[in-house]
Amino acid sequence: MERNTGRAGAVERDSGDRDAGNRDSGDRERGRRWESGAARDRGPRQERGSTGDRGSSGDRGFSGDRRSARQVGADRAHRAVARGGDPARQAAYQAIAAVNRDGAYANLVLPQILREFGVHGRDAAFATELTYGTLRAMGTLDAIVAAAAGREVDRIDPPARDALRLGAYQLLHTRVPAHAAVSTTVDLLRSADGPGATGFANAVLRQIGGRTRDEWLADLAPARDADPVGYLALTHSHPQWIVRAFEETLGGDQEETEALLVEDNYPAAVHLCARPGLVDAVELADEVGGAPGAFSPYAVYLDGGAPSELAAVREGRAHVQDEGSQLAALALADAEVVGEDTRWLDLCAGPGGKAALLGSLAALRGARLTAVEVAPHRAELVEKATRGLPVTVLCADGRDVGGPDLPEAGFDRVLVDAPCSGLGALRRRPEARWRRTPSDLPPLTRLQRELLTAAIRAVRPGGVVGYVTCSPHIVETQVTVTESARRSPHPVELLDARSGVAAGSVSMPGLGTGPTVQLWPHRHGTDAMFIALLRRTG
Ligand SMILES: C[S@@+](CC[C@H](N)C(=O)[O-])C[C@H]1O[C@@H](n2cnc3c(N)ncnc32)[C@H](O)[C@@H]1O
Repeated sequence: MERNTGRAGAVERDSGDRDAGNRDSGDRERGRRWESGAARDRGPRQERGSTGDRGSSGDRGFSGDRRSARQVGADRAHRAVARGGDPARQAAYQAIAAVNRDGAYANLVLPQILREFGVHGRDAAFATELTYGTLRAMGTLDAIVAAAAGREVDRIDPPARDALRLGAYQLLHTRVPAHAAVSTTVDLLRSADGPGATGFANAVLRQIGGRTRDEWLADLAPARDADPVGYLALTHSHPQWIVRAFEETLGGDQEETEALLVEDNYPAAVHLCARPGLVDAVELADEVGGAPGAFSPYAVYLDGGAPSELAAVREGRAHVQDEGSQLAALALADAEVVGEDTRWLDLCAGPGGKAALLGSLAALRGARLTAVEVAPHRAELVEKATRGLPVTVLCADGRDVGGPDLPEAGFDRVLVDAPCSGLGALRRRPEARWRRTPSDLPPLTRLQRELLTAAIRAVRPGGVVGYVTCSPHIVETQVTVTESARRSPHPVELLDARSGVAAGSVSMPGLGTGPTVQLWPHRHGTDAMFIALLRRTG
């Protein structure tokens, strides 16, 4: 890997490894399969779910030295389990606490906690369902907990608050019998926090369990006609600003917006990308017991399991990648370019999913990919992901076009898979909807425009730039493209991205009127990827 420290000020925290959830959780099936064994009294009902509390940081056991605080929490949980506690629920409770009180990411912290607790198999699936489900549904759950407790959730002590969320989730979203949901939650709280709040928790949970979720919502949600956004937000557990943003992109169609919100509350399926030239999607599907994808010629849908353990993934014949991400890379790779077509550039490459697919195609077509990533550890991931492919990894700021490594007008195809809010991948990151705020958007859109402008400078006249985000928010998509094109020092024209996206499939519905493409979880089963193709014309 070549390093070019270049400009400082990377926006690593906003990078959004959007396939991380795909890679790390794979929990749609786990969520479905946990009903039996140690979890015999449980069963999924449905996951529906609004506005939300982001939890507070710095609570007892999680403030100060994070590692030792986490260790304290884990030790306490170990003791509780040793006293006969329920390891799956203990693991879920610890994971929810780490997310809400310590700013952890569920997809990273939960596997670690499951390992620490020695939770496997169906119990791990149950713990995953409880953790992800509770975090996704937190907006709705908090409104119900607050109503039952007679006070806002931020006035409930954090240990009791997280336990109540977990208990309420079981009562309202699963087939866990009410008595089991209440007593295990009270036990959990007692073992984590002592007897102090157990009476309170017991009373609140009994009240919650006295009504169905629909009955609670009928009482708490605003009337749909009077306040559609408030209704959708509370009913489907999304912040109102996100509901508004989705609705705007969907042209004000509330039914579709609702379908999207519903889909966001289900775990995303795991998709593999069969690397071109190394394995065919049909062969790979046979090998891994999956099914070839509907739209990308390289996609394979997995039926649960742990993708990192598959031989094809370990051997580098396939990698985990949402089908929408594959389509975005393919749209760029298949756009018509006249003349030389050997110099490809990925300006925001980490962790390397699209670079791996583009690098595989480059190998077949006699091209070479330069993959730029500003964050050193993510540049290392790109190296790993593209080993053996004709790819040069540069640890540099993609805005610094003009030097010998990133010459002006030096590339035939350029991908800008821009850092974004990640609102298109809420299925994968259960806590993301509560962490993101509208104030994240201005710095992100500034960076997106700078990167897209740099890409237009890096591509030669006649070459093509692909601008991609995993967010359907209009300011990150249409507005960024329009503004960057308007201010570009070089003229550009928008190409119709629909043909590139749909090239490998018999027919792909719901691509709109072009020339840009917006994919959707509820329409296409993919993350909500946005794709624009721009040709430099002078
Ligand atoms: C959405 S992710 C890219 C995902 C990647 N294309 C893939 O398919 O795996 C955006 C990436 O851009 C990187 N990034 C952010 N600012 C950058 C900059 N100024 N120059 C280059 N990379 C940057 C982030 O660190 C992050 O890894």
